[in-house]
Amino acid sequence: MTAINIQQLTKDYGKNKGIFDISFQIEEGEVFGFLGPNGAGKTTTIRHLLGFIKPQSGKSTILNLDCWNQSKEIQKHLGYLPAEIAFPENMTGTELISHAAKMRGLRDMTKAEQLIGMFDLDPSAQIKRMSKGMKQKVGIVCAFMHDPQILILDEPTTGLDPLMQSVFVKLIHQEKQKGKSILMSSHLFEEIEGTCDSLAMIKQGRLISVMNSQDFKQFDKSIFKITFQNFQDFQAIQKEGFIISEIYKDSLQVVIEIEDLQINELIRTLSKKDVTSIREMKYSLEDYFMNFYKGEKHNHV
Ligand SMILES: Nc1ncnc2c1ncn2[C@@H]1O[C@H](COP(=O)(O)OP(=O)(O)OP(=O)(O)O)[C@@H](O)[C@H]1O
Repeated sequence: MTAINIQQLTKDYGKNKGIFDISFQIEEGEVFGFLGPNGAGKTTTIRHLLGFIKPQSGKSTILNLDCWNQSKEIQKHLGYLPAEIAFPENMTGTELISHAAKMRGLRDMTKAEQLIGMFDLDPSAQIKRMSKGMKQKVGIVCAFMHDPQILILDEPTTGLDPLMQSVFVKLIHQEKQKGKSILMSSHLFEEIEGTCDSLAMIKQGRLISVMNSQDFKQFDKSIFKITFQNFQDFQAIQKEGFIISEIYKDSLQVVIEIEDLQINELIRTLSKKDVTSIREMKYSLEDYFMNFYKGEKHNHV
């Protein structure tokens, strides 16, 4: 079953701001990354899913329930972590977690306690005295503690240190194994590459790319920076039919992009030349993303 379905969703704030004709689906058990630069429309899309915004046109559903008309019913199955958490400051973390549990009618706090341990959180502090990362951890506990079927996480690792980011990635893998459907907006490409089955990229309110795990395989691509000992070999490599993305004449260096299957061909060719050094740079989703936003080539979709 489709867990989240967004169909031609549009909210025009004027001056080309808002979201326009957004469509994508997230299946049950799928982890879906939502990537885009600041102001691209990620939060606006997510706020529609939460039932906070009425669509101008198009619609979105979660578990076949309409996000605008049936948001109360959806809430029972949903965990939400907002990008900017506005907590009541005069509470401790423990009070807030208990309050959130009570609002949901949740009595079993086993999962909340597990999450507190996993993220090494001391929730007894006053929220107003908590660091950004601590508040984020409280938000994570509140989003996951009732074991929801659907999770919507807006920039979930904001404020978390690298160790805690890796704990978070572990949590996402655990939830995925349990069959949860997760929508996660992020700027952290490694996180998306390492956790998501599919992703959508949004720019200026419009989807520019939707990829599934098959498309991810295109990133089984490597980039090598090769330095030659002499000008002849440096010139000759440029005529061998490889994709050369950069040339540095002064240092006799070229940057070659190859599919992983071409590696033997490259080694054979280089074995006949005088090479000073070979340095591998993995072609990552980040390269793809940055190139896309710079409007450069590498459009693999
Ligand atoms: N209520 C509103 N009225 C007018 N414009 C709005 C409103 N809400 C959002 N916008 C504009 O819509 C665009 C999309 O904003 P949105 O917050 O969805 O982006 P985002 O991708 O979540 O960005 P960020 O990564 O910075 O959080 C922005 O230009 C924003 O200024």
